[in-house]
Amino acid sequence: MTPARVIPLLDARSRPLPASGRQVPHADGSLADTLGRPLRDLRISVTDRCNFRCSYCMPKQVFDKHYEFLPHADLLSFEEITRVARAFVAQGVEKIRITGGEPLLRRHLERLIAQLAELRTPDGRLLDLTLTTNGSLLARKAQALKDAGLQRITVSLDGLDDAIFQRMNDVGFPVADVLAGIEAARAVGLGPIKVNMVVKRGTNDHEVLPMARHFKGTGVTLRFIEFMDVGETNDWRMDEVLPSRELLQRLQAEFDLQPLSASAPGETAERWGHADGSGEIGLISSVTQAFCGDCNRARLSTEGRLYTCLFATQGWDLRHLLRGSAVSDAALQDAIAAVWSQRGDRYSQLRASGQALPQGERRVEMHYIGG
Ligand SMILES: Nc1nc2c(ncn2[C@@H]2O[C@H](COP(=O)(O)OP(=O)(O)OP(=O)(O)O)[C@@H](O)[C@H]2O)c(=O)[nH]1
Ligand SMILES: C[S@@+](CC[C@H](N)C(=O)[O-])C[C@H]1O[C@@H](n2cnc3c(N)ncnc32)[C@H](O)[C@@H]1O
Ligand code: SF4
Ligand code: SF4
Repeated sequence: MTPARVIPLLDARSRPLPASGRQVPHADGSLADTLGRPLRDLRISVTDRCNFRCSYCMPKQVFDKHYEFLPHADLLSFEEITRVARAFVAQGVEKIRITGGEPLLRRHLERLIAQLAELRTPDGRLLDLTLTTNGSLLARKAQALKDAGLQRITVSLDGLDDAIFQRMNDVGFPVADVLAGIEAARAVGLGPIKVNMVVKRGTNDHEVLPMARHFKGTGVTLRFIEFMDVGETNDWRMDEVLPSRELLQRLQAEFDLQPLSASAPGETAERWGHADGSGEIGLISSVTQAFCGDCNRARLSTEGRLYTCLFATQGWDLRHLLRGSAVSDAALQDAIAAVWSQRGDRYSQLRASGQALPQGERRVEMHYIGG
């Protein structure tokens, strides 16, 4: 029996693309949204499927029982993704992150990487082309990804203790195989490597110090992410969030850490360096220290919807535009500019300051919109 789709991922009322209005440029002359934020970062979800069931993202009790994954025909093809990406790059995007779901589950992904690696900014620069993965297939795919033109990689790992990690991924996946994937990425020269650890108080917070010890001096940057209230299915509770300030105190009890300046405008992580020069760690504090103020990120979902916030309820249907009557590249760029120039999203900031949030509509899920 086909399970009922209880998660209305595809909001039937996708937003109609706005007519292009007056565009107020960013200080450097590029496209800006209503809060003056430029468009620099495009995150592309290439599949809504995943071989993990992380409790904070695709909880098993929901996703194994009640969820149908998107049919292949609904997914953007690599050619369509590349075309959309080219239009974004023409509008100011300098960084592209491939994500999902688990992006390495998408067949022949290296072909897409190769196409995206060909793109250049209007003034001829290479893009920052990267990918986020759970690491499960990385050991066998690292070389092909590197050969295709991927520059660097971020691997998610929520602990070093197998029992705790398996409690987080909920499919019994072992730590050693993710570490082997990280090692393979390093061996083929995919770098710098970052490791993302979502911290849930009471579940894996005792892994914070072992993880920090493990990666210190390895050249890998470990980043701790506060458990976020993204989507509607992860049963988020504030008492399971370990605020970054508290986490930092735990780290500082053992390590001599000094604040570092941001490496790029709009960076998600606050950087801290080991005083002895043995690397850095990052704190991503989306819950307790919102960073909407300089958020320059757009997201393209698996089936071609454009989202301007991770906590959005609706997206703009670019696939419809792409597959409709022959749309020109200029029209695609105009559509992106029209959406971005009307953007005013600042969900985390509003939540943190107790202001009213959009009510009554489902927020999209992380595995679909792309983390
Ligand atoms: N609230 C919020 N969280 C975000 C946003 N972007 C990223 N995150 C969170 O930060 C985590 C890390 O982001 P990454 O995918 O590694 O991207 P990044 O920080 O841009 O990566 P680098 O370019 O390597 O610094 C994500 O998994 C999310 O949990 C955002 O726009 N809003
Ligand atoms: C949605 S995953 C997609 C890529 C890949 N499957 C992975 O896990 O790396 C991207 C990132 O989002 C993070 N993430 C997912 N749900 C989250 C949540 N509720 N709070 C904070 N981060 C979350 C994951 O830890 C991961 O680093
Ligand atoms: S965080 Fe990544 S690995 Fe975990 S369920 Fe979500 S998409 Fe899969
Ligand atoms: S909550 Fe929305 S606007 Fe704020 S940083 Fe995240 S994606 Fe950007």
